[in-house]
Amino acid sequence: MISVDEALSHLFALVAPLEAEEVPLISAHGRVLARDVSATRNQPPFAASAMDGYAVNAQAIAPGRTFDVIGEAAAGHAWVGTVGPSQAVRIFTGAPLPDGTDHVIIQENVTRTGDTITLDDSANDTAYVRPAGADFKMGDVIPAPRLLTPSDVALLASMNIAIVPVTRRPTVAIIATGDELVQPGEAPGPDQIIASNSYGLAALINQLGAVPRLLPIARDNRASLALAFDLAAGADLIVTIGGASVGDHDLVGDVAADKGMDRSFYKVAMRPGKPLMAGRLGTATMIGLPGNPVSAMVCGHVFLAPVIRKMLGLGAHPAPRENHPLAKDAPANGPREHYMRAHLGPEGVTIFDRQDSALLTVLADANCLAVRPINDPARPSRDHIAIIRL
Ligand SMILES: Nc1nc2c(c(=O)[nH]1)N[C@H]1C(S)=C(S)[C@@H](COP(=O)(O)OP(=O)(O)OC[C@H]3O[C@@H](n4cnc5c(N)ncnc54)[C@H](O)[C@@H]3O)O[C@H]1N2
Ligand code: MOO
Repeated sequence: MISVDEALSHLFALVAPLEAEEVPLISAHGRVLARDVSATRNQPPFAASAMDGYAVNAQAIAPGRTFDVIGEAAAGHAWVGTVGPSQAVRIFTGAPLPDGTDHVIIQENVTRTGDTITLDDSANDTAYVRPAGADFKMGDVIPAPRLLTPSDVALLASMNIAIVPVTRRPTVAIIATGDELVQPGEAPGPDQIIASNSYGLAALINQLGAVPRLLPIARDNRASLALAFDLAAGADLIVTIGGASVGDHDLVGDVAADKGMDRSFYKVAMRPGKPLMAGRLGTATMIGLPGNPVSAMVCGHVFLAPVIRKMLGLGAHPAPRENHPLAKDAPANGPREHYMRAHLGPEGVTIFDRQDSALLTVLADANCLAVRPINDPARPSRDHIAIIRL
């Protein structure tokens, strides 16, 4: 059996970043910027007032001074002309500063009588002027790759970048396998259960910025599995669930081989997730996940997520880990790296007692996976432990 790190390197070798495509700005959130983009203008494009008040020349300011108000500048309506030393222009937030002015006295600090203002003793020292290009200048770059946040979308808009180059979202075909499975909402027979992890994985895939394609459940026979692989044609990634172990009905590896899968590895020294397989199938990468619901989801976080991030152009990195103190003693670990459902709170990491890989309730209560290295000894509370956030 290979280690988790080795399995990840094999998986990274199977995938490459996808090509770029262009999307309208409104669809750019959550996408990965594929190329550097640069601002097509300065922002603000002119020195702008940051307050409502009166634009004057700073040299002329003194307590009790009076100024003639000779015009008005509002956002979108510049006052054109030159302001003299004893003159002022009524100005509003966002308006261009008229020539001859470099300071805005806020309206709270003046007394206005007709078209004359008189400065109070407290006339502000702060200029309340946003210099041209204070936010960004023409040619300033947003470097790729970058997972675009709502703030990035606002910045791109401000830079007047209406069409954004992003990495194409990978399509991920999901094949649940098993005679015992029915879809959520259907009526299961007495020996059947509901397909669950296909839906959990679809949600995870969506969250990662890829496009899940949920295929019909494949039954535990070669013809049905072969048909499912055919239906997956065109996907960038094919993810099967179940049928990966050593039982008589575990046919995924065989049928994938019949379909020409070039296997890269099978079985990883981890818990849960041991019977993981992966390889190249035509133009797609195939990842065969174990069927136990928690095993499939854990492999989703540990393997599928980093693979999808690499395809999106975000680099080849394992799921990020953090170190936190244990809130409770942890038992010794065995010969496989153990990803244990746990809860990280203000008091530290509490590893749950029940770790059977069929228990989705325990997974749903977890907000992290505590990672126990191979043969890690028992750990007392307050020892630090690595976690992966869920
Ligand atoms: N003799 C051995 N038996 C098993 C071994 C082993 O090493 N030797 N490994 C065990 C481990 S570890 C795992 S994990 C499972 C994985 O087996 P499969 O990948 O072949 O999964 P299945 O047998 O098809 O299913 C296991 C379990 O999960 C349920 N299941 C499957 N798909 C779904 C789904 N989409 N949604 C919800 N539940 C699903 C299925 O009904 C089974 O209960 O093998 C152990 N056995
Ligand atoms: O590896 Mo299985 O995935 O332990 O439940």
